[in-house]
Amino acid sequence: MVEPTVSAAEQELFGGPLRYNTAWAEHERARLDLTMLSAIRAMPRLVGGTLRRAWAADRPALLAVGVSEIGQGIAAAVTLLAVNAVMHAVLGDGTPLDRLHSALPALIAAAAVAVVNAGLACWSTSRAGRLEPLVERIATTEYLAAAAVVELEAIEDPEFRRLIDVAQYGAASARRMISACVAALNGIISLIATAGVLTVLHPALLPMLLLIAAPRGWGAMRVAQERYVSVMTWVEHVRASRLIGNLLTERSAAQEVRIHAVGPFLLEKYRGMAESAEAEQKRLANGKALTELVAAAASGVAMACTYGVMLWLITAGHMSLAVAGTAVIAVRSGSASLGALVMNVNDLHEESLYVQDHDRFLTQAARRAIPVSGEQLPARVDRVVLDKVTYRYPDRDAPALDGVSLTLPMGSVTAVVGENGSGKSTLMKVLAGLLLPQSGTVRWGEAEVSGLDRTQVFDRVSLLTQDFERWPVTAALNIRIGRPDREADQDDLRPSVEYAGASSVIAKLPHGLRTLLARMFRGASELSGGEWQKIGLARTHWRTATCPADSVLIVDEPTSALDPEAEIAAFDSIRRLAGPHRAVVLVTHRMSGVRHADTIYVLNEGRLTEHGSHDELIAARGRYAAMFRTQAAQYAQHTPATRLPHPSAPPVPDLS
Ligand SMILES: Nc1ncnc2c1ncn2[C@@H]1O[C@H](COP(=O)(O)OP(=O)(O)OP(=O)(O)O)[C@@H](O)[C@H]1O
Repeated sequence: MVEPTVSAAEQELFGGPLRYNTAWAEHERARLDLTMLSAIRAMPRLVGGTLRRAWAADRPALLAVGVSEIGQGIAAAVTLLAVNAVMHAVLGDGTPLDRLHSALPALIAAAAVAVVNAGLACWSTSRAGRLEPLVERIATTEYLAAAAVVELEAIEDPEFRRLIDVAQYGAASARRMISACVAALNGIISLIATAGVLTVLHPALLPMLLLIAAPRGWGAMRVAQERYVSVMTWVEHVRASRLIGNLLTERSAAQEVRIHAVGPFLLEKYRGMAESAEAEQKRLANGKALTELVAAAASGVAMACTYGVMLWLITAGHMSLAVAGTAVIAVRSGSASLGALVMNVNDLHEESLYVQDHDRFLTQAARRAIPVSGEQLPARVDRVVLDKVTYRYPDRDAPALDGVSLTLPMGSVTAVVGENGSGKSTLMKVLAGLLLPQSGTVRWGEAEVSGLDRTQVFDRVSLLTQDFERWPVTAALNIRIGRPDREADQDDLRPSVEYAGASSVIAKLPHGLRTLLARMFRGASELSGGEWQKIGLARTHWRTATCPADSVLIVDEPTSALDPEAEIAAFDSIRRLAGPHRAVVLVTHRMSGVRHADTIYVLNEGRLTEHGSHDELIAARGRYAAMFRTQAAQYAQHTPATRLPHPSAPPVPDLS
């Protein structure tokens, strides 16, 4: 396989080819070539998987399809036998009228069989059509359910992400496998019928029939494999092109697309990437045409040999003219149905490659899933303790957290401050149980998180991050989704709305809490960043208010979109959430918000370098004191009485 050229657009936007390299593709193709036979051997398992899904989805429909396809196969055999009888009658002795007379019963039988066949085909089509969406739904649900419960670490692992990407094709393939299975079953039964009739007519005809079909089988298989390797190699490229396309239409990018003229720029890159994808399509089409030409030529030679053998059999007196007539029809219909069968099996094979990815994803996702069992977490734990916790991201050399120890007593407010990239968010993920440390322990009371039922840990954690999800649902559900399994009406949510200071936000909405907050839908409303933050705070309140056991509230940069007054109010509100059975952890750059915390920890390059109260840390004159002084000075500078310092002018290019 020739390495496709990297378009200038791809190079410029992504720094290189967004394709799995040919080494991967070669390996994959070698594996595919080697396993052409093993693919066929694996087929029963994959077909079995699809049938299992179909069986689970609609048993009567599956049985109906099976019965009607077997019926159609039998009809094909009866038709051929009727043709044979007609041939014998027509080529036999007697006047033309006598011969037509004796052919009449067989002709009537053939017509009746054709009517039954049409009825069976209709029945099969309707039942298969009913099964297909059900199977796709089951496969999609399996895929989504598995993806939703894997460890966060797996979601951030690029290899696993790729598997998530490729496995998404599996559900549609599982759907298509139903019709491919039906067609293959139909083909097999018709072929058995034709082969039986042919063997009765003359034993030499069956191997000839196989010779005619073999090259087409080879060709179809090869084309399918080329296509599969191409899809797998280009999967990231396709995703990137889609991403660029989406950027041009998305609301979030709309302003820069227009003002910075990013639109024409990206459009040109989109065109460049599309052109390189088209070149790949052209290469595939050429390869397909060549393979099909070779297969058709070989099949034609086999067909010529078959007719040659039949001619010889007739001239040598080994075959009557009537039999030869039936044989010609049988060979033609047999080779057509064998050709169709080869295509169907090939479709099955191609779809099964994608279903295999889907199954591989399910297996790996199950291996990387958050364990569902474990020790029970007691309702009262008194404190949560991190002890010498170290965490390193798989693609990084340096640990993001290095020997971090801290204690969060219930009823306390703890702040974690540190510069960008110091490890604050990672620490919160470890604390929430989303990441498990490579060394050290996280304990809820005496129980270690790694041995606990993690769903119970998650149940005790409330999370409010700066990029919290803005769910495209109603305002009420945006709050209730903090604990979605808990039913709540508007009155139940009212305290959370009031607590977050969101009453005025809700009052402005056309349908109050029932207003849909998703601009992409007609009649929906949108909120400003600060208003959304209040909704997020209300959600957090709802979650904490509905947890009677000891819990931890993690607040990560909660006030970035708030104006100074709202920021002070928000910090106050968050502090009020601390209670005897709740520990609050606050991560923020805004030093004004942390000074009232019981304990402040300073994180630097993954290590805790200082801790104490605000006054203790100021007195210690360390990193915290320096950060605090810098921010205090910035606040002072930004008072209206002070003028902003004039930045030095940037160099201006000479346009002359
Ligand atoms: N998913 C990830 N994969 C690899 N490295 C990561 C990942 N997330 C964070 N890092 C790295 O880990 C280190 C700590 O990141 P983290 O996000 O915890 O810092 P932070 O203190 O929250 O930063 P900020 O204040 O900018 O949000 C950084 O060097 C960052 O580049």
